[in-house]
Amino acid sequence: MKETHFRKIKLRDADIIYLQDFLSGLEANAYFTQLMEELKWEQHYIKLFGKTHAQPRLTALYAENDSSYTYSGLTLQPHKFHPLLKNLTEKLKEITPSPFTHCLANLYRDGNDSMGLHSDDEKELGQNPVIASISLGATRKFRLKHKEFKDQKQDLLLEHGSLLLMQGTTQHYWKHELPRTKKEVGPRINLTFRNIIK
Ligand SMILES: O=C(O)CCC(=O)C(=O)O
Ligand SMILES: [Fe+2]
Repeated sequence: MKETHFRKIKLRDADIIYLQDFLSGLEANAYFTQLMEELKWEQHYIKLFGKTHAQPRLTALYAENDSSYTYSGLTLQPHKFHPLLKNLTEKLKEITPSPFTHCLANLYRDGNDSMGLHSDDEKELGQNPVIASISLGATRKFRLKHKEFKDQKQDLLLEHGSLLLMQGTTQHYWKHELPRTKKEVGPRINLTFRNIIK
């Protein structure tokens, strides 16, 4: 049997598991190359205080149905699941019984690309959502901050081929972000699988 390295992240009010080797190195390389080429990467813009800003990353939304997904004031219309994303939902079944209808793909082109502090707590995700986040490419720092207890923080390095599972009350009590970095880093793809309840 394949040996998997599960790490339970010990944080109050959270249920977070990190699997360093969800994908083997070779599998992860293949997914990275193909997804980079084949996903329909789009630049989106957000309005902040009346000013329009390009999001500091590219995104693509995929789903098994045609429900749109709204997050940080932006409604995205999904493309039909790419076969490789479908494969990954099958592989996730070995880890969690949670169904996943949608995959939000993010491409961080370099260290200037980032994602601001937020929780994945949109109404259509329901209570205590399970979010399965797969990382490919450059290792980047992922930071968690408790909403109430400001001294409660945790940095995690998300590695090529890894899976981060956030479940239980995590989104209720914690925010997370992917900060920019001045380090020279290559591109990174992150895939967050979510279950959208209609
Ligand atoms: O890139 C990451 O690891 C985080 C992505 C994320 O938080 C999201 O898509 O909601
Ligand atoms: Fe998130």
